[in-house]
Amino acid sequence: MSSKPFKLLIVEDDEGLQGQLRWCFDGYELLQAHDRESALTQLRRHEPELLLVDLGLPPDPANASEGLAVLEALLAESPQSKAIVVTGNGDRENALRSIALGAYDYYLKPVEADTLRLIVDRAARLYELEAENRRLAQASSSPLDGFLTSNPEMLRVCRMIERLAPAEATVLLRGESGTGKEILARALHRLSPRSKGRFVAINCAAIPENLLESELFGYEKGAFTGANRQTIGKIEHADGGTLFLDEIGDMPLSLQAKLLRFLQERSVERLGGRDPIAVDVRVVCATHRDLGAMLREGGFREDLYYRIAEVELAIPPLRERSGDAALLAHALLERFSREQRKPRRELTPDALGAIEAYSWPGNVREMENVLRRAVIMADDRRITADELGLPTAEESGGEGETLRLREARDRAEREVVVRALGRCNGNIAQAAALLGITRPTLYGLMDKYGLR
Ligand SMILES: Nc1ncnc2c1ncn2[C@@H]1O[C@H](COP(=O)(O)OP(=O)(O)OP(=O)(O)O)[C@@H](O)[C@H]1O
Repeated sequence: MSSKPFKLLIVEDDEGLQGQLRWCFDGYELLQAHDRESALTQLRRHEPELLLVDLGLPPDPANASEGLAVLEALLAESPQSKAIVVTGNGDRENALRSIALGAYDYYLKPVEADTLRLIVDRAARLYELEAENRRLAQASSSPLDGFLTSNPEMLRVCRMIERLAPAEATVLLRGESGTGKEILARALHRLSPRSKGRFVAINCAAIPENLLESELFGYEKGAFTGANRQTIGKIEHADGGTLFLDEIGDMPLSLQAKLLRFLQERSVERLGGRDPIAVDVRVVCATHRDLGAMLREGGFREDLYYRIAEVELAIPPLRERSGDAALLAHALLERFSREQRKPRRELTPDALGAIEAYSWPGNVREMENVLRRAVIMADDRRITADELGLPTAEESGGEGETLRLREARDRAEREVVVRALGRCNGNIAQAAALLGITRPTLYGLMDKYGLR
């Protein structure tokens, strides 16, 4: 166990039993509560890792309903805590209901110190492993705040973002919808000297051509019918900050010319206005389109392209980021369980297999939608592939054929190691156990495939 003793909150209204329980848990820091209110107060004040909840609580100790409600309230506030319920012999049904609510285990009275101690020790060990998982996942996969990845290609993109942020260079982010282009654009802003200024985003594909011009450049009163008052455009609004032009590939040619003029002259003229207004913004653009092909076909101006893409970063789709799907699924599930104030959900092995095998055409946004819905809908703690609405791994089809044996073996070995690390949130001990190898062997493989 870790050097600091774990805190164990005992929720028990029977004083005799409280006293008896205290003797069982030498080495733990004990906290006591006798009803819902005192239990929640202790939980908020001390954040105990472990909970021991008697299901027979006032106002109706003969009935488990209050105990179950207390358990649910405690786990909603602290889903990572491990809860063990204690209940009367013969009350198996309520014990099982408490497991469905997210309790780690149950114990049927009469209390036998050694057995109960063993259950609590095991819960503590599991808590410790999960906490380490969370810590590792954060440390290894958050080079940028809130952006999760352990994929080497994506980590390279993150490092580029960190390096490019302080520079003034225009950056073009290219990738499929939902791959995280906007969060990366926000990171470029947040890590730049302009972070105190505004981050102003505009989606060029979502606004009709005639409105897009006035949205970007603003207008003077009377510039056109309905222009009742002077209005500042997005570009001016971003003065001192960053302007994010999403779906730049969808910008009409007429506006491309006007945007180019702004980038060359660093000033805008509002519609119906006479004087140019100097504006100091950094421009970041994104698109899911192949701008190279658009240049050849005349759909995008070459001179504008070179202005907006001083640096171009390709964001790989989720299906090409080995290990990321499982890693993101774990993190998103935890986030949505917390947001929905539900006990922490878990994915069954077939759900994880399905998540890894699915091609995620809508990328991380699609995964967010799938998991958010599953957390809302699932009755049980464990979420299956079926409840995610995904085809199982077998239904998604196998891999392509490879004929060179050594190459195929190496690729498969690397792939399996990456996936095991992803599945275990980077925890070496767990990944080694999952792979059925020792930790030194796993370290050796990680060196061999450059995965350290
Ligand atoms: N690596 C990641 N870690 C955590 N959340 C992510 C990650 N990538 C994307 N997301 C989340 O997925 C959603 C979609 O991301 P984002 O809007 O940045 O994608 P996009 O590429 O700009 O999509 P679009 O082109 O459709 O606008 C957001 O809610 C974002 O927070």
